[in-house]
Amino acid sequence: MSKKPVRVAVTGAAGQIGYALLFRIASGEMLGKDQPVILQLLEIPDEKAQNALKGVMMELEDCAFPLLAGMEAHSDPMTAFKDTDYALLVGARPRGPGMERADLLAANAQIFTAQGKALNAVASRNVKVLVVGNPANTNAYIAMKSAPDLPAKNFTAMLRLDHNRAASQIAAKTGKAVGSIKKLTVWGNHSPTMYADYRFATIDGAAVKDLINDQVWNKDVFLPTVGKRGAAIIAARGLSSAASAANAAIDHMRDWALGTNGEWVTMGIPSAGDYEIPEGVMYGFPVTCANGEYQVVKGLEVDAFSRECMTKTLNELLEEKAAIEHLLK
Ligand SMILES: NC(=O)C1=CN([C@@H]2O[C@H](COP(=O)(O)OP(=O)(O)OC[C@H]3O[C@@H](n4cnc5c(N)ncnc54)[C@H](O)[C@@H]3O)[C@@H](O)[C@H]2O)C=CC1
Ligand SMILES: O=C([O-])CC(=O)C(=O)O
Repeated sequence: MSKKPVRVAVTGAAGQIGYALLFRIASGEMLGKDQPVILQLLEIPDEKAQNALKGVMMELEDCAFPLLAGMEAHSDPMTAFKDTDYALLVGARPRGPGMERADLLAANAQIFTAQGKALNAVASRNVKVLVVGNPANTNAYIAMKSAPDLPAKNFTAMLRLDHNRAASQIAAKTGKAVGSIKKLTVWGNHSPTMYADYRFATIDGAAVKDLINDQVWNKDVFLPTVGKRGAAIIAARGLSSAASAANAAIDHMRDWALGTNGEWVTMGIPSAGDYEIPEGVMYGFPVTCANGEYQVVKGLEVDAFSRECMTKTLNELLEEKAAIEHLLK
């Protein structure tokens, strides 16, 4: 018997990432080739954006995806999130000319407060939320805090692009296949302060840190390359990463929903206090997923260099949190 369709809400659906994301969700790459989906698409109430969304929906129709059981266009999160099982919050306010970081945080705080409240009011009680729109960790924190009737653990931020970038850099450095890299993680904020950590990583059973054996490369090449990859792509493309971001969003949701078979992935999740990260901070951790739940990988050693890196990215998150806390009252 065929499965009952699930509802997937996507915000910023007419944007760059939306265009690289929706077709893959509708083709079953996110939730499985046997799982029908209903897409509930949200764009701003602006004629140009709504028209662009219509165009994307026409193209989705023209793909004749067998798993696409329905599709709706919305301009209000209260209708877009109705009964939704999955919510990918991609739409966010980009940084404009002369805008300071604090202005960006405040503009996005408004969006994610309203969207968190709407999820709280109308989404499925088991909704799985992934925030992609930047600053992703703090936006996810705001949405979570604005949805007190939903479990906090249902709110996550996207660190998977950083994870995938780190894996590719390690594959290039070692000459090994990217798919053979296990036990990699990225701690902290989706920003240049993130700490990509291959101390526990293995390739075909061998320790990556022994294969590389170069702490200078780690500190002076690997970490800055992964941390500044978003900016490097903007410099090269004139636009921020989109297909790779959509791909990471698919990876994140697929693994959360369908499981990782014991393998580690990185998710930004509200800290439960592990690794001395204060409770509630939306922080990248190594996790495994099974039965629709994630579990933090426990008991990893934190050496002095790692603690320094983990604290630096934590402090940035605490600063972002302090800058928006008054807006959550
Ligand atoms: N976490 C991550 O790893 C990554 C995050 N990003 C972030 O993802 C976000 C989206 O990127 P793009 O698709 O390239 O941007 P884009 O500008 O092409 O599209 C964003 C879309 O969101 C819509 N939007 C804005 N506010 C909205 C709201 N309140 N409700 C619904 N829709 C809204 C806009 O109308 C626009 O169509 C940006 O914040 C970007 O910085 C991008 C790459 C990686
Ligand atoms: O850097 C940006 O603006 C987009 C982004 O988050 C990334 O590519 O990691």
